[in-house]
Amino acid sequence: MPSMGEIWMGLGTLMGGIMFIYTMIQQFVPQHVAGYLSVYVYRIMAFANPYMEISFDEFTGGERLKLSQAYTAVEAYLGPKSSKLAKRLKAQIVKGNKDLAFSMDDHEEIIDDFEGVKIWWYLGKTVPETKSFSYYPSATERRHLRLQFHRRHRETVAKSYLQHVIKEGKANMIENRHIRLYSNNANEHKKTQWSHVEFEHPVTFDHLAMDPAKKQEIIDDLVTFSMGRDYYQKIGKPWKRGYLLYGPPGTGKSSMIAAMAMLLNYDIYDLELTAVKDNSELRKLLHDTSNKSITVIEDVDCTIDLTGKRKKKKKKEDKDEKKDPIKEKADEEEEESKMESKVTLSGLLNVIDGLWSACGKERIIVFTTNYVEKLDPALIRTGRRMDKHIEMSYCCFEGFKVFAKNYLDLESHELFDTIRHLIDEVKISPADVAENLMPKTIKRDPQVCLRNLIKALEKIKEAEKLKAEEEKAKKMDNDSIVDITL
Ligand SMILES: Nc1ncnc2c1ncn2[C@@H]1O[C@H](COP(=O)(O)OP(=O)(O)OP(=O)(O)O)[C@@H](O)[C@H]1O
Ligand SMILES: [Mg+2]
Repeated sequence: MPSMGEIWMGLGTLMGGIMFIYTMIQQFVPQHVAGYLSVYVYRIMAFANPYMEISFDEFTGGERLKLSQAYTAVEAYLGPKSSKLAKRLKAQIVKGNKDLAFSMDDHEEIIDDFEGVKIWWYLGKTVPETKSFSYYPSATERRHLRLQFHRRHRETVAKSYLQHVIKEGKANMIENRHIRLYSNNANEHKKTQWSHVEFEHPVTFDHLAMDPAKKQEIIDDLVTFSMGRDYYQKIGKPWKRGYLLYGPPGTGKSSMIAAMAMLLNYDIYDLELTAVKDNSELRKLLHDTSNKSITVIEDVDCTIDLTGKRKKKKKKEDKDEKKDPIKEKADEEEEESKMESKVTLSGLLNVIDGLWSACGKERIIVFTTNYVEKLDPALIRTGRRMDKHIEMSYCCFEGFKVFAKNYLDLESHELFDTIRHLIDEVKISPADVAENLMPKTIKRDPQVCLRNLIKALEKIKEAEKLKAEEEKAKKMDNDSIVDITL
């Protein structure tokens, strides 16, 4: 079977010959005859080259380049074929696999066969000219995959073959999928865009220390959502779900998001709102997220001026009062730095509603906050934007048992009872339990770790007791003042 390159060479020679003869004839015939002849010459050339081609570019878009989904699917389809058929291969170590992964090298060609139709695939590369010299490969290299086929197979290729390629490619992608963590950063045009790293967080729901019934409820909710394609279609609702995770620091909100991504095999888009210039940039960013993803806005109460209007109003009211000019300037600067990102609450709500109702499937959005009471009710209204509110709380005994099993391989121990009594009495975050249970020596003596935790719990208990006494005393003082004034 000749390669497409060889076919092109043959066709090139043939067409070169036709053009040569045509140019020679042109010199001896009148101009109108030459014009008449040219029509036939081009018809013969089209007949002599019966091959058609379709290209898939690696990136689409202008300034804001996006990896083309079609290209990625085709690449995934060709992957296994390339390792069998290509003569020049690129080898890579893929995380999570012990074997090397092979793919077609640049400017290499392979031939595919579909229902008896021969299709030639070629991987091309273009490097835009730059004035500066660099030893490193250019970051602006653009690849394209081109398929060529005989025009009599146009229908088969356009209708059946390409569908088959995309379907198989997507299936291969799911099989070899690695979770990606995207974050939004400013590019050279000062516009924020997504960049990603491979997500290798080891946490799963098994590692999460929390009430087992609550944990199971969340897992069931997520799994039901991910399998709900037909259901969402039937009820005519966009296939999306919003979660609000709230609770004190160190109670596992971020860990829970990682566990969600690991459970569902979804990418994470960690949206830093303060880096987003305005609402229109926010809209673009959210439109650029992919299906099967979790978009996360951490500490939503701190990253967006939810009470902007009220603050401005207050400022006006304060104007009449005399203020220290230095302090006033400092306050203004602080206010301005906060306003650098012009993303507003209504902008955020519009984007969420707009994006989710208009496009995209299988998308989750998660907000986290330490202060749920600070959030505007419009943002967290259940049934609309935030379907499920999850409280992440202080560590309970069941949570401690998860740590004891994971950190110390312990399912029971004589000190468990002491810990049960203490942990039910005091407020300790799972992060602090984890820190205290962590072995501090290579010997990893469980007894020592449990005792460390008991010490920490007793210390907290003592501090809480002191605080309660102080508050009681303060209250008694206040009451006695009231009595005197009465
Ligand atoms: N419920 C939990 N189960 C298991 N580990 C936890 C849990 N909560 C906290 N941890 C441990 O504490 C560390 C910090 O937790 P994490 O960042 O998830 O807390 P957070 O609630 O997001 O805190 P913050 O409000 O400060 O963002 C984690 O790396 C993990 O080791
Ligand atoms: Mg967090």
